[in-house]
Amino acid sequence: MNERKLHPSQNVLSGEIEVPGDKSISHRAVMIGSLAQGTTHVSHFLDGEDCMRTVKAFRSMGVSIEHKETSLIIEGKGIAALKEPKEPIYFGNSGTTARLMLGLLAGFPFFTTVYGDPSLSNRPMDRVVSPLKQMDAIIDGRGDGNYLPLSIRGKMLNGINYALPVKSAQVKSAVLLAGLLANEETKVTEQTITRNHTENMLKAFGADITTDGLDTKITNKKSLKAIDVYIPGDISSAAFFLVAAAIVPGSNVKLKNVGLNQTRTGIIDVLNTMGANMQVHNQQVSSGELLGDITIGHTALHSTTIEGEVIPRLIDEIPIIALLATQVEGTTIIRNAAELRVKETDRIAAVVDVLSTLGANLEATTDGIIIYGKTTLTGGEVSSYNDHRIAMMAAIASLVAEDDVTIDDVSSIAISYPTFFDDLQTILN
Ligand SMILES: O=C(O)C1=C[C@@H](OP(=O)(O)O)[C@@H](O)[C@H](O)C1
Ligand SMILES: C=C(OP(=O)(O)O)C(=O)O
Repeated sequence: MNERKLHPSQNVLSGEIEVPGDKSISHRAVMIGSLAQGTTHVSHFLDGEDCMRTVKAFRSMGVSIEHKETSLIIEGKGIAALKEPKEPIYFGNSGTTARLMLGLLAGFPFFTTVYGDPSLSNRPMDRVVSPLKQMDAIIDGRGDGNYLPLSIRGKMLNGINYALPVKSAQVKSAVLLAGLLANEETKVTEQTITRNHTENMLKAFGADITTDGLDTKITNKKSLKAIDVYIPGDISSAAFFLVAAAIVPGSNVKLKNVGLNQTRTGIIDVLNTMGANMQVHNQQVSSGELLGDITIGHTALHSTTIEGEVIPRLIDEIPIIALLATQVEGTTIIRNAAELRVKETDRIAAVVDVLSTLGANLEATTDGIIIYGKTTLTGGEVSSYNDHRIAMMAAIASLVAEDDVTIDDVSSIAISYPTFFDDLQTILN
């Protein structure tokens, strides 16, 4: 247990931060770089626990991946060079590793067993196993293949025409990655746009993939070509400081080189709707991904309703947005977000528990949260639920709380943002 007691802060937030690389893009760089021919150099890689699970998975299949701080050198020799791992592969807490790797392992010509920590072992895998089985994959495990541990007997897959029943980039990506290895075209159709980093990364490595509105088609191209990848800062990590600067009076913070892919910028839209004092500058494109700097200062904000197509564009930011909503005038309604119930923990229940313990006024609905602002946060002892995003939300809440906030265990923060407390310290003045 790594308990952390945070005292009420008298400080404003000012200065600059460059948040670590994007978690979703880091996973994809490792996966696709490992399949390509040649040397892929990855810079500004997120070496948090989740992305290191993906690195270790490919190392166990014979890929040489050198890791130094935030750089990777991946020596890809193509799919044919991958070897059957000798041991079961451990995915830890990482849903993205599990779901995307299932798509790949289903098409690799060998046998694997995969498992995860207690949280991951409770998260549904049928959403990827079911379309993969329709592609002829051989996967078995608990709950008819719905829960880790799973075993996969890889083989040549058939293409599929798949309409996604869940608004999930992980499911879309698993089917596309399986499609990369299949013997005919695969097409996925989304209900609404979800993050498109798999498509962008595959395109950058030369895959035969096209997107038209909600449809994406991929065909097996025998060889992908290694490239150099710079990973933009993770907007899901930047979100904690965007909200901190917005709610702590007197603050003004610049976040540099943050990923601004439109499939991820729902939090920017929400902050703008609430009346935030925020600007985006220095926009540029790197390895197919838009990035730029964001400056944000404190100002009085008002409530809003968050629903529909924006939800997948800010799904991981909902805990910190809920904290934001406790500090703005009016009632904020978040709906259509039932997916939160199957994340690292049930994030609807966790957010309501943590913030109400700290004195906020909010309630859970089946698919969201209603937050009645504006409330003064007191302080108290809260659980992180071993969920990195809940732990970081509670830490940011302490900046506006009147008393100490004690978080039972902050070790999960290393999943997505190992330097979170150091970075926070650099802007507390
Ligand atoms: O594809 C990805 O990298 C991710 C997709 C989202 O999950 P879902 O696809 O389950 O919505 C998100 O919550 C997760 O943190 C990362
Ligand atoms: C849900 C998350 O990740 P994953 O699904 O990869 O565990 C997250 O990072 O908030």
